[in-house]
Amino acid sequence: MDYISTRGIAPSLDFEGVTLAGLARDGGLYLPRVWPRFTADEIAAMRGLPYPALAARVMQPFVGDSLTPERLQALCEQAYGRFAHAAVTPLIQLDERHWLLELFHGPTLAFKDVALQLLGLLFEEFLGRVQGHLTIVGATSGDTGSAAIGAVAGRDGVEIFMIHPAGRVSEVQRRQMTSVRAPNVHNIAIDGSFDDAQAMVKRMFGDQEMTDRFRISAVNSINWARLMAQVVYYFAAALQLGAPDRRVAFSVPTGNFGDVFAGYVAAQMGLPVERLIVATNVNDILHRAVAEGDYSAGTVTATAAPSMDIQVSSNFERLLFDAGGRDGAALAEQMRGFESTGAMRLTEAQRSAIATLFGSARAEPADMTAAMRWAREAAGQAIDPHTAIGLHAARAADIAPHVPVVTLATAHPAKFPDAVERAIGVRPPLPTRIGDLFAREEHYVELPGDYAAVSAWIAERATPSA
Ligand SMILES: Cc1ncc(COP(=O)(O)O)c(C=O)c1O
Ligand SMILES: N[C@@H](CCOP(=O)(O)O)C(=O)O
Repeated sequence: MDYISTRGIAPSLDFEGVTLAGLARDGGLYLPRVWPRFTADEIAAMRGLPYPALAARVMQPFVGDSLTPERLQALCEQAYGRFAHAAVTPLIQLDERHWLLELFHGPTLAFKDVALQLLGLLFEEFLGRVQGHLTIVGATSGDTGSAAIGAVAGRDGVEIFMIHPAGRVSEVQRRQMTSVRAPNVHNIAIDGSFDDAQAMVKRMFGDQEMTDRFRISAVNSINWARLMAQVVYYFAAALQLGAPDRRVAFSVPTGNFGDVFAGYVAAQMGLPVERLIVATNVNDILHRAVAEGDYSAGTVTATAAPSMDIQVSSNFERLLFDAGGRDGAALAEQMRGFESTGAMRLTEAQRSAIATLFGSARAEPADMTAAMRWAREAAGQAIDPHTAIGLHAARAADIAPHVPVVTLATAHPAKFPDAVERAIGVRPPLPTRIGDLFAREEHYVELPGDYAAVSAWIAERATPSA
């Protein structure tokens, strides 16, 4: 499979190349030159496959010659063997039409593990071939950080610098990142928001002083391999609910637009997706973009769903590129406008293409609390604040009654114990495998929200590529 950049200038790469590159050199994001497509019979033949085998089947067209089918399946078995539930991403029924897709049974209790457990193995596999040292630079609003650190801590040939906004992640999230003791793990707390952290990461890919010395890569969903692995659970859920003979809708708590874009990819591959509902909190740029064509970033507001406190959503660029007819030059111009003014109008072509599949909703804090209470009272489920935002949007959506609606449960409620307790009066306990989290020592540095300070700190500690 051949990958192209959304901004049309960077050279095309194969799967191994995009996995190691992370962001394209022209500042764009890689995506497949064409969407691979399964027939209905091919999708029907996936029914009943164990998760690792399904993952290998769904991802093989994207991986192409970079891995043999046997090797890909072996890596999937290794990655998903570390999950605490045999189904990997179990589907839970809430009432006659609403379902929860639990994506938090991985080692760090959030959906990021589904992709990052595999990405850690892919880095190891591909680095073995190119004989280099990889410097991963990432930004996190809470969950990517620990999942990425968990995937690469202690591995040879790779180191990770993870930047989070100081004071804007939950204490459990912070401790999960900062209590990992490994020489290749570095945590940086900056004075700023997730958007500031993400902007620094993207800037580093274009900073020649850094890229000349270090082989920089990404673990955020700007890295195509992250999204690819997230496509699989849309297939897993839809197959259980009757696909390809039945259409299924998904409601996705959304921040950086990676998770819901993976659902879009599943639809392009032939999965019968009725609707993708983009659920946001009050940081609602994506809701405004889908509903009104207005993509303009406001100030980030801190909420009880901190992982979605994002106003610049990296992967939206991939959708704009695809929905706008894949014109790299036009998209680059549109993104330059957004980067200089912080605002952008979607074109009519983009808006109408997006409207065929996407809906959206913004949840106020009271909506989130009400959804947490409903899940508790109607189905006995304690859900986390992010999932609650998705569930609120799912229940509010105007979707034909015969279509099942799956809300993606993106984090374990124990990652946000204060918010859960405030809403339902029950404090979810940490699973025993991380029960000693509050006894562990933390290690992180606090830096100003300033690119020069952060890049200099990283440059002093990173390992040159050759
Ligand atoms: C728990 C949780 N829910 C939802 C999201 C939003 O997902 P995405 O950034 O893929 O839109 C995140 C962060 O990515 C998260 O950590
Ligand atoms: N919510 C995320 C933000 C980064 O998103 P990513 O999917 O691009 O890694 C987080 O928890 O860090």
